[in-house]
Formats: sequence, C-alpha cells, structure tokens
Amino acid sequence: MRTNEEWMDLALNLAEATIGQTSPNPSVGAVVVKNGELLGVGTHIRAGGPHAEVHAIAQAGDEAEGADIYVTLEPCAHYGKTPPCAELIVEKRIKRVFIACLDPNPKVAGKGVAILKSAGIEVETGIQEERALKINEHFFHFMLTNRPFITLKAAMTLDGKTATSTGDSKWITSAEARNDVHKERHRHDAILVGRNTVEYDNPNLTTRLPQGGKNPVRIILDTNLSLQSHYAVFNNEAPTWVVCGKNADKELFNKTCPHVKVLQMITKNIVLSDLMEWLAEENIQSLYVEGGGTIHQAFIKEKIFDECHWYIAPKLLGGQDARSVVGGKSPLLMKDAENIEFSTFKQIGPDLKIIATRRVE
Ligand SMILES: Nc1c(/N=C/[C@H](O)[C@H](O)[C@H](O)COP(=O)(O)O)[nH]c(=O)[nH]c1=O
Ligand SMILES: Nc1c(N[C@@H]2O[C@H](COP(=O)(O)O)[C@@H](O)[C@H]2O)[nH]c(=O)[nH]c1=O
Ligand SMILES: [Zn+2]
Repeated sequence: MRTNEEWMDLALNLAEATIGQTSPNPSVGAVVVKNGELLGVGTHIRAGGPHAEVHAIAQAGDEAEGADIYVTLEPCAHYGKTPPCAELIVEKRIKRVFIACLDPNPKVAGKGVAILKSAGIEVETGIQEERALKINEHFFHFMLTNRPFITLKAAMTLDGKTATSTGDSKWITSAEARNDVHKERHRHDAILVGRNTVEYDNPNLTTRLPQGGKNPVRIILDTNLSLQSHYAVFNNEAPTWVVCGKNADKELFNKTCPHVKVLQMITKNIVLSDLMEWLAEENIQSLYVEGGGTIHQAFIKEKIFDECHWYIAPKLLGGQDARSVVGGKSPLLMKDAENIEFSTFKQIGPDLKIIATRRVE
C-alpha cells in the first residue's frame, strides 16, 4: 500500500520527464488511484495538448468515480486552450484530490481548490511541495515577475580562467560536464551569447544530447550587427534572434541573413532590462546566458540574473593574460561585490558544478 508521498512521487516523476518540452506551460503529472490500485497515469506533453489530469482520468474510465487523484500542480480553473481540470474532476465524481503545489500565479492560485471544495471534494495540498516547486521554477518565476528566469553559465579552470592568452578553450570541462550543459540548454527557452563568443568560439548553441532534446532560441547581442552570415549560429538548425542598437543597419543584415530575426533597440546600446521585457513579451520564460565574460559582467552589474551555474575543472592555467571568467570593469571596493548564496554542489565526472542564487535584498 503506497503512502500519499509515494503516489505523489510517481506523479512528480511523470512531470519531471517532460521538463523542457511543455513551455510556455508548466510540466505536470497526475495519477488516479483507488483502494491502493493504480487506475490511470497522465502527464502534460506539450502546450495546447490535454492536461495531465485529463489523460489520467481518461485512462481510469468509469472507475474514476470515487477514486483519488494525485496531481503535481493545482488543477486549473480557467479556459485556456483546454477546459478547466477542476471542473472535470468534479464531473467525474473523484472523491479526494492530493496536490503537490498551488499555482503561485496570483491570478490562478486557489481557484482550482475552491471549485473542488465547493463541490464537496476532499483536498489536501503541499505533498512533496519542494520537489514540485523546483520542477516548474522557471514557469513560476515568469508568472510572478513577468520576466525570464535567468541562468548565467560559465565553465572555467579552478583558477577562474575560460581561455588561454591565445583564446584556446577546448576543452576546459569534461564531456560529462558539457553533456550537463546541453541538458540545461534543453530546459531553457533561449540561450544568449555576445558577438565576441560567436567570433572566438563559433558555437552552434544547439542542444546535442545522445537522447535528443529541444533547441533553445539562440539570442546574439551584436550592437552594430557586425557579425558575418557564415557563423554557425546563423544556420537554420534553430531559431536565431540578433539584438542590435538603433544605429545598426538592419536592412543590410536582413539581406545577408533573411531568416534571422532582428530585435532593434530604440537606444544606441543594448539596454538589458528593456531586452528582458521584450523577451517576456515573446514568451521566453527562461534564458541561459553562456557568456562571454563581458556579457556576464553586464548581467551581474545590473543584477539581472537568478542563478549562476559555474562549472569548474580540476585544472590550473595561471597567467594574467589568460581570459578570466567575468570581464568588464571591477567595482572599486569589495563591499560592492554581488552577494550570492551557494545552493548546490555536484560532481560531474572530474568537474564540479556549483549553483548559486542571487540574494534578493
Ligand atoms: N570551452 C568550454 C565551453 N565553452 C563555451 C563556449 O561559449 C561555446 O558555447 C562552446 O564553444 C560550445 O559550442 P557549441 O554551442 O556546443 O557548438 N563550455 C563548457 O561548458 N566547457 C568548456 O570547456
Ligand atoms: N499544464 C497543466 C496546467 N497548466 C496551467 O494551465 C495553463 C495553460 O492552460 P492551457 O492553455 O489550457 O493549456 C498554464 O498556464 C498553467 O497555469 N494545469 C493543469 O491543471 N494541468 C496541467 O497539466
Ligand atoms: Zn488543467
């Protein structure tokens, strides 16, 4: 006989399996159970498709009546692209609803529960809540702030270098660590680099995992549209958007790269806060900033980031003339350093992945 936590873990495993493919919707899992017997499982496959509860209840058929449902997110109460799940649960005469976390979007939170309770259905919330909140961290952040969740990613030697004095950087971290980077690319809606990284590394910025994965939108900051069209990021393997200043020659660039979308600022330079607002309007809920150093410094200086993913290789490079991980100008005093909080340490092959979160004052 499984406990409530164990049934919820099954639903959470289903939700976790679709991370990266349901955006702009959250990843949700649901299981229908009666007298300790599993009657139906469901997960939301992609935005626009049926919700997790719909699949699980359909699989249970008529036996759903009087059954329990475990769902990782509060059942929806509004008509989006699909009818409200809360009303479906009432209609199918489910007896009890166990929920991992409410939808923190104030517009939604509690409405689903209210519909269930007013129909006399027993509701219990907060089961395995921590795990459920983590799964949809990007979605919840976007719903609450209407800004993308921003991850700064850097790979460096133990002494903080990202390339030698000649710009050589292949490779700092191991294939396992780079595979983890591609999992993060799959998870994020967009990936951003500066024009120098394109020129120095000619990266593809696509997701190349043995098991496949979704390509994020590639966003290139290039104030003067100085990049030529032969770079890999301009191939048609994934959508590419270039951000430029108001004085850049957009028409000329569009002639050489007709399939690349140009986001032209009304300011001479690229204003990051304006860009984040733009990306939110394009429904980009999560942004993976792969650098380089001057880009990272700009995001740090403007406090426009939520997490840092630092990959550290057991290598020592040395040299003032080697490229250090964060560029730009340093603050004058140590008291002006950006304070963050370490949240996880993970060994990946020979490398270390440190995740730190920005401390919100
Ligand atoms: N040089 C290293 C990295 N280098 C990161 C670069 O910014 C660029 O993303 C790479 O050239 C990857 O290119 P592509 O998009 O996969 O074609 N990143 C890492 O995690 N480890 C390293 O050793
Ligand atoms: N994916 C998901 C939910 N997602 C919720 O519904 C919204 C999307 O609605 P729609 O446009 O109709 O797909 C989404 O923003 C989120 O608040 N809700 C659920 O009950 N179960 C699910 O599986
Ligand atoms: Zn729903």
